[in-house]
Amino acid sequence: MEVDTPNVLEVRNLQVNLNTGTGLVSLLEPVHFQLGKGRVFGLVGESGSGKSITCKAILQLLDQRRMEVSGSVRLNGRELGSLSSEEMRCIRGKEIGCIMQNPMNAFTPVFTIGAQFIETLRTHTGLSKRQARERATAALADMNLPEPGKLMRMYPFQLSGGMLQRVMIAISMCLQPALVIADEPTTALDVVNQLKVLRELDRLRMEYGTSILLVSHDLGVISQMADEVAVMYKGNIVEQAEVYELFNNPQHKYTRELLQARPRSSKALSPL
Ligand SMILES: Nc1ncnc2c1ncn2[C@@H]1O[C@H](COP(=O)(O)OP(=O)(O)OP(=O)(O)O)[C@@H](O)[C@H]1O
Repeated sequence: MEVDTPNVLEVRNLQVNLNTGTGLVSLLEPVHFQLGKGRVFGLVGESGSGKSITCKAILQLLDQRRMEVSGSVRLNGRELGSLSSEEMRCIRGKEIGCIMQNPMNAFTPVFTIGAQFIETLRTHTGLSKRQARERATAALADMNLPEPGKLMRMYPFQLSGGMLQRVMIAISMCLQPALVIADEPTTALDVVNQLKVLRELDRLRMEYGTSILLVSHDLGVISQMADEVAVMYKGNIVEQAEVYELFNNPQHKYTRELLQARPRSSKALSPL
């Protein structure tokens, strides 16, 4: 018997307008997509096409005084638009993990990695300080980060971007959110660290069934990671398909241009 599994994320008619003071400018035309459990949905497109605006609208992180957001975002069937900002704060982190392009922004510079990891775990779980410390140290070790005990005592500026990204993934491993939004998680990294971060993201999906919304302008990254892809252009999704379909049989002119503009090294669909 086929079991009807609801989508983890359902985005319907999500639209964003910027209020300029003299009128409204559309930043995101109504977009629709959905994401099943353990699936990776790639958002691809050139700079300024609306990928980050889409993520921030889902997370309700846009400045409400300047941006008008409409449409529906459902997480496991629950409408996020009707939640209070306090409820949304709980959802971010616990139910939706965020991994952003510049991981330094996700950490407070004056507290150690350990203090911030423990605080995050304790905010979202009933763990004692000691239990949270043990969980955090184990998660860092699991992320193949060297000397996790020492790392817990270090400050964010003492870690590389790739290490900070893996700390963010370690936090998600502990909290096991239903959805992780990863906005250009590897853009600022060298090739070796890119691969490590992508591997760990993939493990998050495989081991915990986490669904991942993966934003990248890099088609190589998308081809390795995503099950389904939406191509964004000027605030619209112009094409959406399963990853092999999109790469082998692109329908939209812009998608074909994007594929042709790929550097040669990312043309091969290399497995992780
Ligand atoms: N805070 C903001 N205020 C005004 N306009 C903004 C703001 N953030 C983004 N925009 C505009 O919204 C549009 C979409 O931007 P967005 O950041 O979503 O692009 P993107 O596809 O994520 O690009 P990138 O890959 O460079 O991050 C752009 O025209 C951008 O200038």
